[in-house]
Amino acid sequence: MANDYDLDATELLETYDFLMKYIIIGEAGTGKSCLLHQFTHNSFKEHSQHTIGVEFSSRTVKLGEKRIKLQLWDTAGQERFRSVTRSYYRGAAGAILVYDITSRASFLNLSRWLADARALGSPHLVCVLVGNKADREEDREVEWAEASRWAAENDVHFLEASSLTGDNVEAPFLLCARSILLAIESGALDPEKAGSGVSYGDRALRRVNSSSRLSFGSLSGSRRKGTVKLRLPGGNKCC
Ligand SMILES: Nc1nc2c(ncn2[C@@H]2O[C@H](COP(=O)(O)OP(=O)(O)OP(=O)(O)O)[C@@H](O)[C@H]2O)c(=O)[nH]1
Repeated sequence: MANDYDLDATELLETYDFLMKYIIIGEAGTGKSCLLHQFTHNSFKEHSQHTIGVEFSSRTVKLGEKRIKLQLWDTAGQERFRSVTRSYYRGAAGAILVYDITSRASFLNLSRWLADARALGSPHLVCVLVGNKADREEDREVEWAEASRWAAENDVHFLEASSLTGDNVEAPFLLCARSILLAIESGALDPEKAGSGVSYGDRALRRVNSSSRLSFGSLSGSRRKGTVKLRLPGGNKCC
């Protein structure tokens, strides 16, 4: 499942500032594989089958001046794979927690998924809740406001997306990366610490070697008073 739609010369050389490990979790059938496929291939995955265990893919994104390689672990939602998939949670820096807005059951089980991710992932795990299948408004069983409340109570970011139309698909991945970068910048997360889920790429290391100090610079050109803003694709509902 290698990403090949936006490779450029620098990517072929694998130059990036940070490598971040993400897990994609949630109930079976919520659209995790389709979300990931839309993110890595820019197209809807037709006839998606249940994931067996885990599948790996990656994509390099740009946040301001930083190039970040995302290691993406798509996990099976089916209960019978739970012990296998949980072993991949270890040291994850980011978790994309997916439910289906047309399935109340997939929403009611979120606490369990989040608890597992927090227990096994990095101590600074950043979690983004995604209400997928937002294109199926007529079949909606979970209101945006209710999910937004749950996200606030559980200290996770939240947005709705559609893997089918591509709406808001990039946003959760970028939002997660931005939060992790902020944690690094503030000193709360040390990429050199084992289990952080983040490591320096060769691009960052080269900069360290040449200046003996890592500078994060501006992430988006709108950085004021210690806060960094990320411009996400238009129309994002997120908190
Ligand atoms: N309408 C609509 N259907 C979707 C969307 N995303 C996924 N689907 C459909 O939902 C079904 C399940 O999608 P998958 O991506 O395989 O689900 P999954 O969460 O990876 O499932 P497991 O691998 O079993 O955990 C498929 O029939 C998809 O076509 C979406 O955004 N909108």
